Amino acid sequence: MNTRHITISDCSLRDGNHALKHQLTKEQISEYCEKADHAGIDIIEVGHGYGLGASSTAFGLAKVDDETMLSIAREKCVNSKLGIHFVPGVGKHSELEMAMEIGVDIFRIASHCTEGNITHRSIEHIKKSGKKVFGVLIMSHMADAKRLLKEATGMKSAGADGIVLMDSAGYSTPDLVREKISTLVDNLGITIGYHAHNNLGLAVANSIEAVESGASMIDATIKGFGAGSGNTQLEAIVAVLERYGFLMNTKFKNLIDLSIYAEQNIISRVPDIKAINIMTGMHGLFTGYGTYIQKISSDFNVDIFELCERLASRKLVASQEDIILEEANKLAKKII
Ligand SMILES: C[C@H](O)CC(=O)C(=O)O
Repeated sequence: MNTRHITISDCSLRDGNHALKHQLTKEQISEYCEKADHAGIDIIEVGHGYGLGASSTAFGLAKVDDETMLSIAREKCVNSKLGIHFVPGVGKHSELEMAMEIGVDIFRIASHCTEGNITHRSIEHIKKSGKKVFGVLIMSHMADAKRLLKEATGMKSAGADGIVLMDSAGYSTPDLVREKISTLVDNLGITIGYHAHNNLGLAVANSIEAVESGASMIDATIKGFGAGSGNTQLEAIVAVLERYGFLMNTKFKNLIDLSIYAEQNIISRVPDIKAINIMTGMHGLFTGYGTYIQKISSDFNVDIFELCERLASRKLVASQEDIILEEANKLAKKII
């Protein structure tokens, strides 16, 4: 019998916002938060898909501004903690201040997996304000366990209460998850979380592997609703963890209404795994790039698999759409 407690962090209203091109409405945020709170979800993350302060022509304009989204969610999160995702440089310090004033409980400060030092100032500041703060390493497949530990150690020294690894490309397999999560668990002595994407159909399996390797916080979304082929399905991970005997504040049976509500009122397209999602996953490309790569390969009339290979060799990270254009153009002109 497992006696470990697993914290469920529901990012349907943040990662799911990618799937809606950041067009979540006030009503959807309010209704979902109320139901998720009743269902016993520990943390409800809310905001633009790319995080606080990201609403822009570059990242996509959100329907509802950050302050309004967070204020609505704050009112409905009675027992659940309210969380935000923040990438320094995408969002500004003043936006963190605004989130603190509204009463956000959980601050997740993120960077590309090799650039953890850019998060330190924000982590230190939030920690001093007495809030819970996590360091988040995005695109974690692009660094080995030793490098992730170095970045995570820096975040811990800055004051992080925990570290979350994001498999932003849905590239990882359970063996990789095991090695990376257990390295962090064995060496850091703070909460370790895991955030999966389902490009290779492994999000639930990888999340289970993360828990078995010592992670105690799992990100999940209702019906797997998120960027690209989506995330770890909340209902499925809770059902499996329950069967394994892990302790959680929510139960599968509490999620049935939430799942039906989201399917009928929020989810425009239940995520599936298209060939393009597998292609970006195999090549370790940010899962949110799938639709864009498909469009550009068609606009330039180039082979999509070859384009993905070129992008992988450029070690593309998030927010580098210009390189997709550049490589498609070169491929069309047969420039190596
Ligand atoms: C900004 C990204 O959408 C964060 C995330 O969920 C991921 O990298 O995965």
